[in-house]
Amino acid sequence: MPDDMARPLIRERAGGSRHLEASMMTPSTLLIGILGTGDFSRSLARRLVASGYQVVVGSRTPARFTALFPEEAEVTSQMEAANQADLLFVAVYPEHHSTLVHLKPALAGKTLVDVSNGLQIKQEGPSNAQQLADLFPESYVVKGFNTISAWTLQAGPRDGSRQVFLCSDDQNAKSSVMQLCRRMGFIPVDMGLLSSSLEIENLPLYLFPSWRTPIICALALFVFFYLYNSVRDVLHPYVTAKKNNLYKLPIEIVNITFPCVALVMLSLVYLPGLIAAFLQLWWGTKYNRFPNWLDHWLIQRKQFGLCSFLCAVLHAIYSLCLPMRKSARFQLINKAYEQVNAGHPDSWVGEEVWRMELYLSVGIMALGLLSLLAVTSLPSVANTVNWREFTFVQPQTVRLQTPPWPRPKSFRRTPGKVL
Ligand SMILES: NC(=O)C1=CN([C@@H]2O[C@H](COP(=O)(O)OP(=O)(O)OC[C@H]3O[C@@H](n4cnc5c(N)ncnc54)[C@H](OP(=O)(O)O)[C@@H]3O)[C@@H](O)[C@H]2O)C=CC1
Ligand SMILES: [Cu+2]
Repeated sequence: MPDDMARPLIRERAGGSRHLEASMMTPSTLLIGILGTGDFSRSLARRLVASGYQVVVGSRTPARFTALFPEEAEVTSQMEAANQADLLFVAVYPEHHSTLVHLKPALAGKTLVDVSNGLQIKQEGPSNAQQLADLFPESYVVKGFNTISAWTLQAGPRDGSRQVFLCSDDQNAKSSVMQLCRRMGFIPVDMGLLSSSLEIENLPLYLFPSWRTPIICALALFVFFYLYNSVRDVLHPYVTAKKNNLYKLPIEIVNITFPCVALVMLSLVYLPGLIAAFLQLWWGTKYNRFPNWLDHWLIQRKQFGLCSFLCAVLHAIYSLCLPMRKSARFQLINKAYEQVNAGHPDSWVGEEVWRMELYLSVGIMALGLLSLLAVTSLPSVANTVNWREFTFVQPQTVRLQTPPWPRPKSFRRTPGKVL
């Protein structure tokens, strides 16, 4: 049905709005430079070209890397790129920033975006961006894009990490990078002056920042309840009645421990809200700052809730698998009975029960983790679907601002243009 496919879903209205949209889609004539030809540079060049920018890449050995870049991007020497571009990304490791000093005159008055990351968390400056600013005092350094991986740049900002944290001492330079960010489909987050660059550089180095406390909490609760339940259901019957319940350790005790942890974690989701409300009533105002510990706790409620949910899911899976274990036990006991009947009093069943319990608990754990993975990957899958195809209102279009730079009819490269 080629005709059906060619027809637009929404018929255009007579008058203005289409004209506005068309004008915003025209590629900007701002020439963006990238220094370096590594992974980051290649992905960035692709993204910039796809967003309608002219791109010039500066390399020490341009001939070697031309084939790796999109046709629309020009790969040339570092000096040439520095001369031509209006705004430059420095996609070079910070150790090599100093090798760029010969470009100083060409970069004077231009915006440099430092995308570098540190190797370890630094508590004290100077940050890479501040060092770059010291190297190029006549350029305007903006820190940003370091939290975006080369992969995300290439794939387009469809998954979760759409925020780009930016900071700079120069407001104009920062806002031009913010505009560029928006055009590439990312969400710029203004982090203030260049002194925040240390914080931005540290960001990708924190592993699951708001998950640490909830996970430690869940693990500690698990250990506590596991020990408590083992003492109650295994040790106590053994001491008082010489009853051997050791077989309960891998599955049954784990299964009654999960709901205990889930319930306590769930209460930890609601508790900070209650404490906050109580504090506000006590103070008689909502304009006081909460103590730091409460602030952190409030922020981590989602993670506490998800940990609680995980425990509940594992409990459900364990409970569903229990009948499986019962039937296996029944078969084993049957075998033992047959063996004893046949005159083999030293039956091997005890060992077999242990092995079965072990296999079952490992299997169930794997099943739980797999289902958790499936649940957590759902949002990314949902994000890759282009919802805009299904909705009539296109919020992106409404929010787009007019192109930041004037678009002369014939494009001319003006060397050394100041933004
Ligand atoms: N890869 C990623 O996902 C991300 C990377 N970053 C940051 O981007 C920057 C670049 O990373 P990436 O592209 O992965 O690194 P690569 O090692 O892939 O590329 C670095 C590039 O730097 C250029 N370069 C310039 N001068 C030198 C020199 N003296 N010695 C060595 N290389 C030099 C080289 O290009 P040429 O030979 O053409 O001059 C080289 O291709 C880093 O600061 C990194 O922290 C930030 C976020 C994500
Ligand atoms: Cu239950």
